[in-house]
Amino acid sequence: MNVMDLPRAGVVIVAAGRGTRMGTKENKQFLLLRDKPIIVHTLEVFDRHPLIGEIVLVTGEHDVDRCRAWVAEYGIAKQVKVIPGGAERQHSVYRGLLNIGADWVLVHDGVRPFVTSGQITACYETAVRHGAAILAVPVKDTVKQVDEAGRVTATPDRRSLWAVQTPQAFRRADLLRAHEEAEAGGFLGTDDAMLIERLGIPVMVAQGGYNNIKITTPEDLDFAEIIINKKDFGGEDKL
Ligand SMILES: Nc1ccn([C@@H]2O[C@H](COP(=O)(O)OP(=O)(O)OP(=O)(O)O)[C@@H](O)[C@H]2O)c(=O)n1
Ligand SMILES: C[C@](O)(CO)[C@H](O)COP(=O)(O)O
Repeated sequence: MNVMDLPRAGVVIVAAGRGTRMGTKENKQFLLLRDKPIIVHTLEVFDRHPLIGEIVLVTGEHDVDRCRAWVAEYGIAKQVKVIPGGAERQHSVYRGLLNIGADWVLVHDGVRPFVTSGQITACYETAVRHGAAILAVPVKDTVKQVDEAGRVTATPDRRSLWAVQTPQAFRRADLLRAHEEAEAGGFLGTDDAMLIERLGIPVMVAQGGYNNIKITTPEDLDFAEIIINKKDFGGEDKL
């Protein structure tokens, strides 16, 4: 399959979280990295990507205006629909989805600014081939299951463990149904693939990257400074 023949996809970028684990006064998605808000770095990667035709940015209701202003100020070329999100990530994604017209949709965390063009392509191409795809990387550490008393209860085989990232790519109709059924069943997932898995739809993994971090806690900002200074940052790799 020639990737340039793929249909143009929509992306929902979620940035309506409160960043409680980061603990900063300013929401983490708006902190500056090389003098630019993190969310703008993320938008730029999708703006440059030739297979992305629609961008919906979901943010806090009080942040909609400044996000719209940044889209103009930083010269994002594609049209970006900026809308308010919900109380949980899942609700924010759902609101975004309702604003996507394309048949295929990618969902991405606004606080993962280091995703590359190649990773976006790999995820999307895998989804079109197989129906649904996520980016992930094999875990490097040995992982233990631990009970509430702090006692180790199991050591899962590391070879089957992957740390999940975004983007995650789906048929828009599948993801809409997955969200509606999750809501009806009172199910809250930590990623969109979980909702798709509930429908029995197989989800394939495409290779993510260890630099595609989710900026979550203060030490992630130190990693982010290091990553941004690396030459290969910013989706400048090959499609
Ligand atoms: N109600 C929410 C919650 C989260 N997110 C977004 O989902 C992504 C991943 O969430 P996470 O890193 O957990 O962000 P927060 O919810 O902001 O962080 P915390 O859990 O520490 O409060 C972030 O881009 C965040 O802005 C969202 O759009 N709407
Ligand atoms: C989908 C996700 O990126 C998986 O790592 C996600 O946003 C998880 O959010 P969480 O709040 O860290 O569970």
